[in-house]
Amino acid sequence: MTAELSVNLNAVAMLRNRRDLPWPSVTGLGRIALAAGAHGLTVHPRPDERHIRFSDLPAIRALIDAEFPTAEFNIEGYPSTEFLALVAAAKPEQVTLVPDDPSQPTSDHGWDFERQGGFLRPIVERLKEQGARVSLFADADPAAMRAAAATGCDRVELYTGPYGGTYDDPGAAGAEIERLGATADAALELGIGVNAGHDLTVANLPPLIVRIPQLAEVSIGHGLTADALEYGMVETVRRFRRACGQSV
Ligand SMILES: CC(=O)[C@@H](O)[C@H](O)COP(=O)(O)O
Ligand SMILES: NCC(=O)COP(=O)(O)O
Repeated sequence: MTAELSVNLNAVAMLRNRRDLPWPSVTGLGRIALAAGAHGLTVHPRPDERHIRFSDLPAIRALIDAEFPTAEFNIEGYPSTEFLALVAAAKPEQVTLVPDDPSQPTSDHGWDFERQGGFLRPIVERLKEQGARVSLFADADPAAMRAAAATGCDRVELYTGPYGGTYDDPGAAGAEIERLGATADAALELGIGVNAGHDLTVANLPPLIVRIPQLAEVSIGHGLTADALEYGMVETVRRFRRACGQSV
């Protein structure tokens, strides 16, 4: 009962973009994450490059190829012409298609497979021909999994935002887990693998994995970056105090 962890670097990129300086380094933090045992790195480039820049993609590809050849690169996003060209160049091991509108602050829903399946099917086929595993962002809806399977996807990524939003309401969390679990059951029954992501944390992951023991991968950015700041703050303040000439 273990899921692979893919570290999403969008939040690191957003911090970097506050200045015209190269830190925090997206590839540098990616290297630390992979050296610590993460299975892969996830990025979600958006058309305005407000966090991940298009130029980050070849740099992450080169990092994985040179130093972590068994790691996986997962690129998420809406399959626009521009996105598909980025993916063709970066050759990720996994592509996760997300129905994002460029004006959305973050991803907040999965595909409508009944309505958008015809649009997705040839794109899924093309990406698979390029050698990528294809995952589709999906709401917790067991009845939608048959239409998801008809697209030819390898996996779905369950959108866990509503579950993450129940962090202060254990009763509501139970209902969300059950919906996610039933959707995973339906997907697995149809031969589709199951990933999950959005607002996952150290606290809410374990019960999810108990309900979905076959969960293949979770991609985590916001909560993981928040923890990295919190748990790295003590040593960092010490380093800066030393730089101030204090003996620590
Ligand atoms: C699909 C998904 O849930 C993530 O890719 C999420 O959109 C991360 O991107 P941001 O952290 O930039 O919102
Ligand atoms: N696919 C979800 C993802 O990559 C990270 O989402 P979040 O942890 O930043 O909410």
